[in-house]
Amino acid sequence: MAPSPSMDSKSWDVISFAVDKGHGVKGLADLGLETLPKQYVQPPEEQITNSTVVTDDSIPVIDLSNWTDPKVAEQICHAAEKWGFFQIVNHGIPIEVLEDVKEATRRFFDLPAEQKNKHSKDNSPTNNVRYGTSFTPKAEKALEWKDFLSLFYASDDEAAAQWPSACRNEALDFMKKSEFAIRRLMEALMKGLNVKEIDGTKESLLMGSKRINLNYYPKCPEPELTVGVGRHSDVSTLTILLQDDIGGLYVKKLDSDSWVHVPPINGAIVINVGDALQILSNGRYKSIEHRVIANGIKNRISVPIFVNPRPSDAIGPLPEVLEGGEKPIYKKVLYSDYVKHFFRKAHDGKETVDFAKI
Ligand SMILES: CC(C)(COP(=O)(O)OP(=O)(O)OC[C@H]1O[C@@H](n2cnc3c(N)ncnc32)[C@H](O)[C@@H]1OP(=O)(O)O)[C@@H](O)C(=O)NCCC(=O)NCCSC(=O)/C=C/c1ccc(O)c(O)c1
Ligand SMILES: O=C(O)CCC(=O)C(=O)O
Ligand SMILES: [Fe+2]
Repeated sequence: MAPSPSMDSKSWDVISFAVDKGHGVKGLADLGLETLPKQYVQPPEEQITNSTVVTDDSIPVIDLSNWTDPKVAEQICHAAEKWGFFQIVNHGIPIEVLEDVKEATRRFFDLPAEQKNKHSKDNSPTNNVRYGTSFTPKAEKALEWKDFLSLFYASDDEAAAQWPSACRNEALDFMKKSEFAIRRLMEALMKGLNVKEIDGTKESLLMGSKRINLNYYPKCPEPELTVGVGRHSDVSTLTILLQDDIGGLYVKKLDSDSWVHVPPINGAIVINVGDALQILSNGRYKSIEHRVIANGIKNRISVPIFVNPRPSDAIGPLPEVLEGGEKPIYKKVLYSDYVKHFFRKAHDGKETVDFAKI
């Protein structure tokens, strides 16, 4: 039966429509549903209205105009230790590049479902391009109100051949134009760990592979009952996140049960430490839980670049970090095993990193 706005989700197959046929939550939103389908209702403890949100504190905003100032490196390391999250301004990525990739994201998600679904796990000719909805629908008890296109970068030629033309050039440009900032951030962070030089081995561990996701969070009926993205930490070394001006990303404060909002700042980029860097730094830099609320009034987009080790790298605490006799708290794990473990289960806060705990 074709769905209509007044229908309740018992009388038609929401999963078949949104997940299997590729309409996504954008398809559900476009129907003008008045109630949230039950498949999206999160347990009360995951609904963000039931958490403590504090407004008297916020993640640092770091001005990168003067890269060479040692104080800037100190601010970066301090933010990575105490918050695991910060925003950067004057980072050198041109504003047009940011605007263009946001526009390209809207263009991709505005395509008809049949076109987007050519890139689904079942239909895509390559594993490097994946259109989907929620996070891992098969493993989730309740779905998340988000559609995504995930693009793993293998080479320019591969991207030219496989990435969807609606967003390919803009996504690639954002990845390339952020390289300088990523390297400077890594250099600062390595200085804080007593790593003098990023040689070939470190280069691979810190930034050997990249994935860019285009996230689309359409307007949602009864948004307080669901989430855009559930509590999780990223599996990357660093994530470079572009968000639009809607807001809705919340970050957990270290050693507390409170959450703080990440306010959109025009032209700024959000940076967060991922699990791989937490492991490499033996827990010095923190990969912090975060989540995104659903919005009842507006559509929202975000574009994270996940900077990662290579899948074939073994990750564990760096020798420089353990030099002074510090005890390793993580063992060496193959990065592709770590990522598979992450993708196999629903978002579950900080549980993934236990996979690497000694
Ligand atoms: C990721 C792996 C290990 C998967 O390999 P493979 O064994 O071929 O598994 P697969 O059959 O393609 O996928 C396994 C499951 O993971 C899920 N999955 C795979 N890729 C993705 C993706 N990009 N987005 C969401 N789920 C995915 C699927 O749901 C699969 O489950 P199912 O559909 O079979 O039930 C492989 O592709 C690889 O080595 N890739 C290179 C390294 C890499 O990409 N690392 C990830 C870096 S960080 C990163 O990608 C972060 C993503 C993310 C997304 C949404 C969030 O909300 C979020 O917080 C984070
Ligand atoms: O949309 C956002 O602001 C964050 C998304 C996110 O956490 C992710 O894709 O890993
Ligand atoms: Fe994330």
